Amino acid sequence: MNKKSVKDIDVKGKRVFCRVDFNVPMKDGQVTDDTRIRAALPTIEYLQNEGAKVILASHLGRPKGQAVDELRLDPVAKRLSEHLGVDVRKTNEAFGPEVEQVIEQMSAGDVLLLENVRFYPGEEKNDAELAKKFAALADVYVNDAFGAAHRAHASTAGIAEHLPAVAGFLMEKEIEVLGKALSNPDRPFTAIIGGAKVKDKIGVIENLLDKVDNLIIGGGLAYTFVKAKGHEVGKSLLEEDKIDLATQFMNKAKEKGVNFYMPVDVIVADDFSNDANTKVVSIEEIPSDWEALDIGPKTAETYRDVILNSKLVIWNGPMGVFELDTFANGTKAVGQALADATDTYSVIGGGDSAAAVEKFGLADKMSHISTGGGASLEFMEGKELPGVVLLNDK
Ligand SMILES: Nc1ncnc2c1ncn2[C@@H]1O[C@H](COP(=O)(O)OP(=O)(O)OP(=O)(O)O)[C@@H](O)[C@H]1O
Ligand SMILES: O=C(O)[C@H](O)COP(=O)(O)O
Repeated sequence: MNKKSVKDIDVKGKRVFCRVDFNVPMKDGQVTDDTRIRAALPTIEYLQNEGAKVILASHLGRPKGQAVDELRLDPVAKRLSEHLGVDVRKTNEAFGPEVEQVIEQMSAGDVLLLENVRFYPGEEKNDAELAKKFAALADVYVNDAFGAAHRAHASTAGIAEHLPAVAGFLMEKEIEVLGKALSNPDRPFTAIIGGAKVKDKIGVIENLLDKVDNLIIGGGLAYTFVKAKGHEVGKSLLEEDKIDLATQFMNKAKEKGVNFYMPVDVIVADDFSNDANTKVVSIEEIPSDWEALDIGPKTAETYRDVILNSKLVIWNGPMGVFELDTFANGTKAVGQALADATDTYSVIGGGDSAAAVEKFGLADKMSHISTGGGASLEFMEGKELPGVVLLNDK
């Protein structure tokens, strides 16, 4: 990456405003998955060891510019304290006199977590005044919030205009891994695109078609392709207005010599539930009143072979409704193939695919699991990320 990182500047004794993505799942006031907190530890610990005063900022949820008690960051501060083995202070505001006073009392190596930055309407508007208020708290800005790097907000973008601005280690790693995959991939390079909607993946498919050797399609979005091939899809997910686009993608794959894989068999169900009646059918035989909720065993086997013969695989989006055990096998099979492909560099593009490998206990077998859902998707679309663009060049 051609952006400066924390290693390129002196942070000793400095007040460092470090934007992290602590937008973690919570239930009953408890953090239920702390992956994103753990992923930020290397940067935080580095800053502590270098003698910086570490001022952390994050959003949590979508409070729409006002304080929402359930979205306060206190449980996150608690979990972070446990990981760091030190007491992380937490303020009830993200700027202002109370915060300034706390920062004044900080010693080198202390860690402070500000309140949810989305409690202020200016955050998501990238308001210049709010960005200045954040900047006034610190001497240096570090952005380690890859998961929020696709958002041009006051704490992810605007603030970088007012302070020396560098990337944290997580940001650097994410950009490096995903960037290398897109610019200089080991081959054969395979992309596996699943999830619910074609609409959400158009940009990714378009961009990847120029780069990959194999494109594998699964999940709910596959049925628009099945329909484009001229087959009936019953009650399966279908985006009528994207059928032509699906055809274009398949034609483009052919023109470019990209091997295009879509399901040949599927699991259909008479109900969207674990207790539904199910059967395996070929894609030519989806019954009109059933819906396809997972890829079938033949498809999973083919996908496995492609994965095992790839040097690099990027995976975004589940193959079926993996949240329901009855329809989890296809997603699990893809995860297992990636785990078994020890010569293959596997990149999981965040969001639901990351949740899936976690659920199946395969997470530690993946080469890289992105902490960004939307951010990794936009990166894979080839878009510039506002949270990265404004960081200082090397
Ligand atoms: N055949 C299917 N029918 C209906 N829903 C499906 C099917 N296959 C997958 N899904 C659903 O798609 C959802 C995931 O879609 P989404 O597009 O959000 O995935 P994603 O790209 O991994 O998400 P993110 O944007 O968080 O990275 C899952 O909840 C899953 O149950
Ligand atoms: O969870 C995410 O993808 C990031 O934290 C960004 O959250 P947002 O979609 O609410 O901006």
